[in-house]
Amino acid sequence: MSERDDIYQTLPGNVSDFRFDAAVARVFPDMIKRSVPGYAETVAMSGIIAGRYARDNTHLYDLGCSLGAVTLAMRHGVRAAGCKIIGIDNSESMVERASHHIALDDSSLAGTAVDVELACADILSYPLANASVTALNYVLQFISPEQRLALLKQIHDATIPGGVLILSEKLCFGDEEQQVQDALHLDFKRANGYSELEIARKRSAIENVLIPETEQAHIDRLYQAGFRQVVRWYQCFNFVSFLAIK
Ligand SMILES: Nc1ncnc2c1ncn2[C@@H]1O[C@H](C[S@+](CC[C@H]([NH3+])C(=O)[O-])CC(=O)[O-])[C@@H](O)[C@H]1O
Ligand SMILES: O=C(O)C(=O)Cc1ccccc1
Repeated sequence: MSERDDIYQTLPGNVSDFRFDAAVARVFPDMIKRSVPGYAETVAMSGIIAGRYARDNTHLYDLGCSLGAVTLAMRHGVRAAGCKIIGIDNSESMVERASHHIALDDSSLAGTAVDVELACADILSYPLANASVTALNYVLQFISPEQRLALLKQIHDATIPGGVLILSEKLCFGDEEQQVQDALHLDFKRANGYSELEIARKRSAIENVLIPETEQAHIDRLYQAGFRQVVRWYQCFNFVSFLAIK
């Protein structure tokens, strides 16, 4: 089991910009479960989606894989033959820990396991090809807005006809809905044991790092990248997940 996220309890003085460093990697499963409403569902359903959309002899990509939760869900959901899942993250601490999770899974699945490869790399420059399913599970929000369309185009171009992108993101809204969604998200964090101080510090740490956009901005960009159909399959408060189909 992962350790409890107490990063913003114990941090002294000024809060610096959020980074996916060793301290975050250590507590990551606890942090994301207590911070992102619907996280467990989007991970579990990526396995179901992979089951439907993965094709024989193709790649599945988990871009910004962190500890490999989506990689493993997809591995357990894939029914097609000869697939390879490639998990990519540019945080060394994340990839190192992910490799342990994959190794544990390897030993429980033995010979039946779908191949998994991990890479410590920037997803903006990683060559993608022959993709039937790609996941960007709460990752695009950390990419600078000017680079988002180019990344989605690369994913689209690397995807086979009928293949999909799973895109999960934090949303922002017009003023009135923003107030409602913010209040509910705050309540979610409080209910999960975060103090007002921890919530305030985390908010300031992610302010310039996690840049949410509106649902419409995401839908428009997915079509602009070339996807022919976009389905919003899940939303919990201010976190959403789309399925974009080529
Ligand atoms: N340019 C980049 N290149 C590679 N990785 C990156 C980049 N930018 C950020 N990351 C990586 O994207 C991940 C975002 S967390 C994803 C959760 C996971 N998908 C999950 O389903 O458990 C989401 C969150 O913490 O809210 C981190 O591991 C970063 O190192
Ligand atoms: O949006 C928030 O308030 C978060 O805390 C999201 C988050 C979750 C995990 C790492 C960084 C940001």
